[in-house]
Amino acid sequence: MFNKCIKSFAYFTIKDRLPQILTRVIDTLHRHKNEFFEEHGEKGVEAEKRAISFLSKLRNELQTDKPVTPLEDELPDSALWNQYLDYQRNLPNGNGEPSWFQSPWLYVECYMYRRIHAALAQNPPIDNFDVFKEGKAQNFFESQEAIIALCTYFQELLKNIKDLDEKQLQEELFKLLQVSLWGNKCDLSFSAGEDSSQKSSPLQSLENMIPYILVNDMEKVWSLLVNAKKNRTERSNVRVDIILDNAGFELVSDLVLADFLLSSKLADEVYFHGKSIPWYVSDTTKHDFNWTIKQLGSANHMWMSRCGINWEGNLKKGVWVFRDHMFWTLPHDFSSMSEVAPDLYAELQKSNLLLFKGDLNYRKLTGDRKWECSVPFHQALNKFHPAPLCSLRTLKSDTQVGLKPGQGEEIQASDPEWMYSYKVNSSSSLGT
Ligand SMILES: O=P(O)(O)OC[C@H]1O[C@](O)(CO)[C@@H](O)[C@@H]1O
Ligand SMILES: [Mn+2]
Repeated sequence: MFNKCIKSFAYFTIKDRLPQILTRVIDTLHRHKNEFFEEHGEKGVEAEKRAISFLSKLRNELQTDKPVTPLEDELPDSALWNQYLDYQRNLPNGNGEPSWFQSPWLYVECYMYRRIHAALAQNPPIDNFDVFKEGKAQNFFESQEAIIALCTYFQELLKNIKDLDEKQLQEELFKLLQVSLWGNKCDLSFSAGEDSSQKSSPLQSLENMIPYILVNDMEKVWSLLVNAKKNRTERSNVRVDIILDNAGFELVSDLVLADFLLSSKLADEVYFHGKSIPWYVSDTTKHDFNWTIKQLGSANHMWMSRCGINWEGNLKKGVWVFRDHMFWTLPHDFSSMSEVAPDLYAELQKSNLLLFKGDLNYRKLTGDRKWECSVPFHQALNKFHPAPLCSLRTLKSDTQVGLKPGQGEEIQASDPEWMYSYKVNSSSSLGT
C-alpha cells in the first residue's frame, strides 16, 4: 500500500495533477463539438455531451475521495478490472472500501485512464476518438528539430556502418540507448499535458548527462547482444522487444534504436509493444505508431523520409512487428503477468532482450513499492523473468532500486527533490 503522506508525490498527483488532466480531457471534447457535429450530426453532439457528463462525474468522485466503483462497460478487460478491485478490497492491510485517496497510487491512476476510455467507448459514434491525440501530435511537431537532428545523424551513421569495428558499434549503441533513455523525459502525463517536446539536439548533451545516469548497465546490454549474435543459429533469430512508452520524440528515438539494432546486425527482428487504448496521455497506441512512421515517410526532409520509408519496409518484411496486448493497460504489476496473461508472458520468453521504456513500466516491474534504493533490481522484479530485461527510465516517481549502498543517501543530500527532479535518470538496470 502506498501511504499517501501529504507531502508525497502520490498525494500531489491524485489531488492536483489527475484533476488537471481530466479537465484538459473535458476541454478537448468541448473544443471538438463542431467536428463531431460535422462528422456525425446531432448524434455526435449528444455523444459528446454524455461523454462530458461521464468525465465530470469521474472528476467529482476523484476530488471527493469517493469509492472506486466496478466497471459496467462490456469492454473485454472489464472483468479483469473488477477482479482486481475485489483483490484490493480484500487486501489484509487495506483500509476497507478502496477509494481514490485510500488506495495505491498506481491502481487509481491506471483506473482513471481506464474510466476515461470507457467515457468515450460507451458513447458511439465518438467511441474511437483519442482524447490525447492532439497532445501527442503536438509533441511530435514541436520536436521536429530534434527529430531532424536524430534522423540526419542516423542516416550518416548508416552510410558507413559496415566499416565500423566492434568498439565503434558499441559506442553507437550506447549513444542511441541514451537518446532513447533521455527521450523518456518527453511525457505528457508527468507534465499534466504541458509541453514536453524535445527542443535541443538529442545528441549534443549526452556527454554532460552521464553523471545523471544512476544505474548504468549498458556494458551488460552490449555483451548480451554480442553473445546472442555469436550463439545465433540458422533457426533462431536474435529478437529484441521494446515495450514502448510515449509517442512523439521518444517513439522516434525508439524507432531509430530499433533500426540500428537491425542495420548493425546485432538483432534480426524487433517486436514493439504499445497500448491498446489511449493511456497516460502520451503512451503509444497502434494508431500513433503507424501515424508517426507515415509522418516521417512523407516528410519533406530527405533523412526523415528515408527513415520512415525504411521503417515501413521493415514492417512489410516482418522484421519489425507491432503488438498491443491488453495486459499493458491493466493495473497489475508485471509479477502477475504469467498468471493473468500467460500468452503475453510466453511471447516475451521468445526474446533475447526486453527493453522496458519509461517510469510507469518501471513501477510495474518493481511493484511500485517503497523499496530500499539498494535492493537489487532482480529481487524487486519479484520472479518476473521472461527474458533478460533492461529498463530505460526517467525517474518520475518514488520507486528506485538497484543503487549502490549509500548512493541514494548521497543524492538525497545533494538534491532532496531528486526523486522528481526529472533530470535524474536511472537507466538500464539489467535483470538477467
Ligand atoms: O511516460 P512514463 O515515463 O511512464 O511516465 C508516466 C509517469 O508519470 C506519472 O503519471 C507521474 O505521476 C507517473 O504516474 C507515471 O509513472
Ligand atoms: Mn508514458
